[in-house]
Amino acid sequence: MDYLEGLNEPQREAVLQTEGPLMIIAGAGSGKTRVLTYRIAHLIYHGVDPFNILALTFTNKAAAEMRQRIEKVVGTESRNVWMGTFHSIFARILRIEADKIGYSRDFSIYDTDDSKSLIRSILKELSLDDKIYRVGGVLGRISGAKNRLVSVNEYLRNTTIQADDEANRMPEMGRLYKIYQDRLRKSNAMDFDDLLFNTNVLFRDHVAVLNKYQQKFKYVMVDEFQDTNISQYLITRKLAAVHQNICVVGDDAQSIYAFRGADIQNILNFEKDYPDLKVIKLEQNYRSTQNIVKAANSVINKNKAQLRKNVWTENIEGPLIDLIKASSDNEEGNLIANSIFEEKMNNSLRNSDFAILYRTNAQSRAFEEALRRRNIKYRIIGGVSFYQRKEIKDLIAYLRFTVNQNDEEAFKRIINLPKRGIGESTVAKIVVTADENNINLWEVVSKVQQFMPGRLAAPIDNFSTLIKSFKVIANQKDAFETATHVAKNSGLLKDLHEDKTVEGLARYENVQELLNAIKEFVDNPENEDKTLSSFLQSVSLLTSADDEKDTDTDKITLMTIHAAKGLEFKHVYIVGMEEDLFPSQMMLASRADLEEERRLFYVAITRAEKKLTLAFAETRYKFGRLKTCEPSRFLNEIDPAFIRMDKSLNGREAAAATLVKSMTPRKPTVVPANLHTPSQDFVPSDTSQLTGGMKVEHPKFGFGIVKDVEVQGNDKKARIDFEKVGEKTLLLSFAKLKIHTN
Ligand SMILES: Nc1ncnc2c1ncn2[C@@H]1O[C@H](COP(=O)(O)OP(=O)(O)OP(=O)(O)O)[C@@H](O)[C@H]1O
Ligand SMILES: [Mg+2]
Repeated sequence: MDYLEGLNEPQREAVLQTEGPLMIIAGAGSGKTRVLTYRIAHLIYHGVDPFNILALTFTNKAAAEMRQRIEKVVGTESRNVWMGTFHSIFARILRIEADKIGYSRDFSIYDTDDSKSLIRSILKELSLDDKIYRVGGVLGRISGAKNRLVSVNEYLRNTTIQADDEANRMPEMGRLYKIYQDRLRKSNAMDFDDLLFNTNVLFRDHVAVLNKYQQKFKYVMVDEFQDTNISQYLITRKLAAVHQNICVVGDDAQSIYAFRGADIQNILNFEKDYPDLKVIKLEQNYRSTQNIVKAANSVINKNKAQLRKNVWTENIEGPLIDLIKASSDNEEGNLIANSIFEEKMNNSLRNSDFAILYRTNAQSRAFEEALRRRNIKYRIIGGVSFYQRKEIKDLIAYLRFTVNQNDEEAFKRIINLPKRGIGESTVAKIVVTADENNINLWEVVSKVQQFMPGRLAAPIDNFSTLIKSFKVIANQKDAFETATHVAKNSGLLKDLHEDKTVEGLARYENVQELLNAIKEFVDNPENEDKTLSSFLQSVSLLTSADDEKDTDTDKITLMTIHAAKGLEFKHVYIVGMEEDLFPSQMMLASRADLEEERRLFYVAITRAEKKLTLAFAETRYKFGRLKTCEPSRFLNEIDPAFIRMDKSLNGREAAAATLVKSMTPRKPTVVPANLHTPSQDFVPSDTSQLTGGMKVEHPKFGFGIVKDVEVQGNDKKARIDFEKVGEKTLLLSFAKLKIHTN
């Protein structure tokens, strides 16, 4: 039992305490996740069938990592543990039991875009003012209701909710919720919240089903317990009710999802729900240096609402926390990129040892540009993720519709893609016809002649024939063969192939990349079910932290702090340390909000193992306007003993505030751009301010004049008239352009 040697005394106790309810509430980096991992390995090692173990993690990636570690101890049996996020585990159960709650097992999972698009359609059909009924607001209220397990009927009956809707000038909210739910059901689709809501319904109304899973899951474990919401909590409690072998681990100081309904109360309830509960504390941090641990403690101690813990470490003291002041957001990008470059060279580190953490996804741009200019590889987690790209969503919509022909959102996306001459009004008519006649969408589509004049019906008829042919393939072939067939025969690939612009090419490659991913899925021995339907389910449940579509692992990670939960990196840069950005302007309304924001800062600090650097900019572009920024109050909350002092100040006495104000911006170190490109004289410029009329140079296309620049999603595209090759449209995040001022 070698594995027990890598544990300290309380950790070992937690691993060996396999029977009965157990709660570990402990500080960051104290080995909570490690305990869960070893605990599962220990159970299997002692003969527990992996099929009887349920482990709920925060991301699929965390689950995959745990699985790998367990595999090292017990071998491939680890694959049989039911391990994954709440959403993925419950989607799996719902797929098996779908018929019990009136769904078919091929149900679609709507992402937020699908949900919003559906709400938009409904608002239009009901002629409701979308300035009052804002799509995001409506979805937020529906989501909030579901997370509190308030069904449509309960919602419609509840006078408090109605009064609240009135107060928000949205008296039709209840009706919207009802129609939204009806439409999802008719589409044989669930949104993310439904996965939890429906699991609760399933277990509530079908005792035999509940019983089956209660018997099955002899051991239940939950990581990041502080971020579970009430519906997740209730499901876990029900599942563990028979065997009572439930172990939860978490840290109240890292609770950062209250805005999404997570409830710290669950930790307190836990003690009430399980009178025999054993509580184990872990206080030794193994992740970070003393300076980082102490700095983190000094910050979190400012929170009034927290369970006091004494986190300490035997690790070395380590370097002090560095503070970088930049004059602008672009300079912030450059200074950080330079700092990473220096650290890398001086300490022979790898790219993967670094992470840049920010409060909002929009901040990534300056860092991307600076890193790209220096040829330092990076990957962005979240943001406009791979699976959110248009071409990927298009193909996925085709695949979804092939599997489930009642998926209204997939239908709307593909019915006129590539163009078949089917207008928006025709599409709306099909949806409304299905609704009014109370029949399924597919019934209208496949018998369209009955509902529409021949002229309108013909192209829809062709479409339904096409889908039927896809369905035949899907029933015979695996996910990869089906997807390849669909990509080719839908006309999507052809459309992209004909687009010879740089971004057209990138889109074509993205689709190829998706097909590669499906191939990988099919070839992976862990996936028993190789059908398209099974692949689609796995894809719809990727969380933002899972989004990693390439095999090259030696890259700097850029992500939001929320996505960084549970992870660790040797060097961490927390950027954008400015008032109104971090803490976020939206989180300044109440003490509770501010404390959540401070916990977020605590999470960020505690990701660092060896060195932490904080950065802020004095000016920043916001909504197209240059804004002056003030350093974040959080900077003043770190005990100054752990921050590197400017030489002009004398040690401890200098308050961090003075420190921040008196610092002179650092001179950027000169780092050769494009170290690996042969043409040393071509240095791409910062194109964030590119506008029409400017003269630019492209390494391949030569000189050109910018015609115009247009925002496209998170990116911008520029139309450029090149002297040699004529007009090209280039995405600025891809294009290497040098701006010529003369
Ligand atoms: N007893 C130990 N001996 C050596 N290393 C350990 C020990 N316990 C934990 N570690 C290491 O410390 C680091 C932090 O552990 P882990 O990620 O499990 O902490 P955590 O409590 O889950 O942190 P977080 O709160 O951030 O999720 C990991 O690299 C882990 O391998
Ligand atoms: Mg952890």
